[in-house]
Amino acid sequence: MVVPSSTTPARQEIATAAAALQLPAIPTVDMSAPRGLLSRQVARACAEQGFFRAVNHGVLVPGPAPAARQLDAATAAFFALPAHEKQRARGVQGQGPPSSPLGYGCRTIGFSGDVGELEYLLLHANDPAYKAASIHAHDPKHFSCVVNEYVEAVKQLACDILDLLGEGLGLEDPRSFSKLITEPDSDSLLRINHYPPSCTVHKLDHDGQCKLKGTACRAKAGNGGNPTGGGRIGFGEHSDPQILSLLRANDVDGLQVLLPDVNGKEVWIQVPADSSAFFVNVGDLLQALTNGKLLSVRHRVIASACRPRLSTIYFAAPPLHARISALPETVTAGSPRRYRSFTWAEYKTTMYSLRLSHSRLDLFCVHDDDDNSSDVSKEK
Ligand SMILES: C=C1C[C@]23C[C@@]1(O)CC[C@H]2[C@@]12CC[C@H](O)[C@@](C)(C(=O)O1)[C@H]2[C@@H]3C(=O)O
Ligand SMILES: O=C(O)CCC(=O)C(=O)O
Ligand SMILES: [Fe+2]
Repeated sequence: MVVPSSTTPARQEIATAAAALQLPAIPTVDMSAPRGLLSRQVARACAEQGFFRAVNHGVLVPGPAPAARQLDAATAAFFALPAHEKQRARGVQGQGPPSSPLGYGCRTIGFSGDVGELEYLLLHANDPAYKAASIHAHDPKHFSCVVNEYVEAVKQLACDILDLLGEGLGLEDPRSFSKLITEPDSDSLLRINHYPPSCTVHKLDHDGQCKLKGTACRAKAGNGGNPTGGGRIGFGEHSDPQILSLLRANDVDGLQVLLPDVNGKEVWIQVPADSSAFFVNVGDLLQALTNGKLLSVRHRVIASACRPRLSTIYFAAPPLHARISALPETVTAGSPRRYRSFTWAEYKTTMYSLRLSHSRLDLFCVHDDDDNSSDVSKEK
């Protein structure tokens, strides 16, 4: 159900204040709602905001040691290691098809000069053993198992959401989206981001490679009239390139999404932290597959809390060779094809040549002077 946030008084107060200021609300979807209603609500949130908070999703079920809790414990322990030990988990640039910066990273994001006040682990969902010996020297096998268990659980939730979207959009095959991410050679990633507290000075390195320092109240977002309110850029403005992203974080704020207000002006909206929820966002590929009906939302992290933020994001992606073209049902005379067909490998290569904030899907737009008059039947 798309409802105003309501699980805690603080969240309710924020929702009320936002409504009074006529700020856009973050939709909350109760995943235990009846299916017909649920599919319409998921589709609506993804079409209007490209983003929603999923509650009652059943993934973090209480138990002796659920994968999420074990993963959080293992990654928090890794980030607490001395800098030189973490450096052992650094990936090799150029490794992976086509080069993804897998492994440990600190401040540097991608290959084009972007930086943020964070450190992270980037893992391939199909290769949980990569760098496990450096990440969890004590028991690498256990670490890989925990990653694998978490990936399986979150992939299931991603498939459920994609199937709901397929149903909500009335697709001929409602499983068209989920099929892409369940291929054995899918290119999905798991990212764990660790943002140090911003109120104290932190030097996480000693060798000049990686310095995370408290520089609170100085940074401004490179975003025109959208300053960061005194916080530092943890992870700069961007859209996620894949199909769907599922984010879970501890109870520390920082995530913001760019949404239109009542006058259509885009404003940064703070997403109140909720460690029991998954935050779901549409990626560029899903926008392309739906011919722009679902929106790949722009988001960022502003680090201004006095406690570290730990977030874990599953990026559901298709295999590299998958061809991405708008599904035929989404292309009509009134809504002609917006993007040319491309493979995920081609998109990935393009995105790694660009800065984080680039609106890269625009490069794949079909131009007015391109002949797309008979497009409803083209490029299936
Ligand atoms: C600068 C970049 C980092 C990024 C690849 C890119 O060229 C543009 C997209 C970035 C992003 C955002 C979502 C994920 O965190 C990520 C792993 C992804 O697939 O695309 C990162 C990339 C990255 O950090 O390598
Ligand atoms: O760490 C977060 O909370 C969000 C980071 C993010 O957007 C990303 O890694 O793509
Ligand atoms: Fe992101």
